[in-house]
Amino acid sequence: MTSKGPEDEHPSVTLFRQYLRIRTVQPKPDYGTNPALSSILLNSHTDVVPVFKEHWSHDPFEAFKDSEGYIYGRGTQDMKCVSIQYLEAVRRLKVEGHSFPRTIHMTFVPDEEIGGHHGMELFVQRPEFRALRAGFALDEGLANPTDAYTVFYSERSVWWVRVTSTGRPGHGSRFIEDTAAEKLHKVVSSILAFREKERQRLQSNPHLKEGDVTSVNLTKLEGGVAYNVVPASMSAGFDFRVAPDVDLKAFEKQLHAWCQTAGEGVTLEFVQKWMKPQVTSIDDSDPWWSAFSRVFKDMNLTLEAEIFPATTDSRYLRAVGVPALGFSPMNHTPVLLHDHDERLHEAVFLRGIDIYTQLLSALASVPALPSDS
Ligand SMILES: CSCC[C@H](NC=O)C(=O)O
Ligand SMILES: [Zn+2]
Ligand SMILES: [Zn+2]
Repeated sequence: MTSKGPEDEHPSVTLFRQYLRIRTVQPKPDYGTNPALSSILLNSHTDVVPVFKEHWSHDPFEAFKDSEGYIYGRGTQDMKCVSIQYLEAVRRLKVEGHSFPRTIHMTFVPDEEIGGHHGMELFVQRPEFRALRAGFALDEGLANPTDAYTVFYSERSVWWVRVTSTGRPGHGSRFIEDTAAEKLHKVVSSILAFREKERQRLQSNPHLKEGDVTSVNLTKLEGGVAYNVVPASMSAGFDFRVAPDVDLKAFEKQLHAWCQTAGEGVTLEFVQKWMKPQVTSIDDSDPWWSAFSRVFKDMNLTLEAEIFPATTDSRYLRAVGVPALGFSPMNHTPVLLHDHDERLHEAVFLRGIDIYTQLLSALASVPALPSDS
C-alpha cells in the first residue's frame, strides 16, 4: 500500500505520523527542548469586546470574507488572529521537524478586555505559571497602516479615577453658594487643561508617539435628581493612561491637589490603578531583543518600537519579571480593534504566520543566559 497524500488522509493519522517522525530514541531521546533553559511564552487572550451590530457591514461573528480577501469579525485584530498564528507557526515548525533548545508554551487567557483581574493577574501568581519557567513572552500589539510593523516594549499605566464633589443643595432657581457642580467643574477644567497640554506636547514633537505622553478623557458624569433640585453630590469619571516615565507618586499628589484647589468636599477614588510600569529592553545588547529584531532585518521588514498606548496582559508578565514584547503582525492594516467593521486581510494574516515561524525559531534558540541559572 502506498501512503496517501495529506489531502485525503484523516487529520488524526497525519498527526500520528508527525509524532512518529520525532526521534525520541533512547538513550538520547530528542524531546526537542532543553528544560534547563527558561521557556518562551506565547500569550493571547480569548475574550473580545462587545459589538454594535447595526454599524457593521457584515455579521461580526460570521467571519465573512469579501471578494478581496478581507475577513470581517470581532477579534480579527484583537486578538484571535494572533492565537491562530501562534498555533499555525508551531504546527509548521513541528511538521518541518524543527526542535529548539527552549520550550515554547502557549497560553490562552480570559478576561483581558476587562482588566485581566480574574485572568492573567491571578495566573502569574500561581505555581502552574511558575512551573512554565517563562524567560520571555510575546503578547498582543496593534496594527500599523504603513509598510512597517510595530512592536511594543512597555505600556502606559491605566488609572480610572472617580472624582466626587459634594456641596450645598437647594432650589434650582436660586444662586446657591458652594455647589457640588461648581467644584466639580473646577476639577474637570484642571484635568482637561492638563489633557490639552499633553495633547499639544504630542502634536508639536514629531519624535513623540501616543504612548510617550499621558492621556486622559472625561468618560463619565453622574449626579442630579431633578432639573429644579441642586444636587448635594456629583461625580466625574476619568480614564488616565499614564506614560511610563511619569513619577506616579507625584502624579497622584497632583490629582489630589486639583481636588483640594476646587474646594471643600471634593474627593477622589481609584477604580483602576496600575502602579508597576515596566520597560522591556530594546537595547541591541539584550539577547531577546537582538533575536527578535534580527528576524525583521533578515526578512527585510521595517519594525517600529513604541509604548503601548492602552493596557494589555503584558503588564502582569513584566511585573513578575518576564520581559514581554507586544506584537501583532499586521502591517498595511488600519487600527480597528474595538471598532466597527474590525477586519484583517487574509494575506496579512498568512504573512504573520511566516513572521512568527521565524520569530519562534530565533527566540527558542537564544543560547543560555545568566538569568537561566
Ligand atoms: C483596566 S484594564 C482595561 C483593559 C483594556 N485593554 C484593552 O483594551 C484597556 O482599556 O486598555
Ligand atoms: Zn487585546
Ligand atoms: Zn482589546
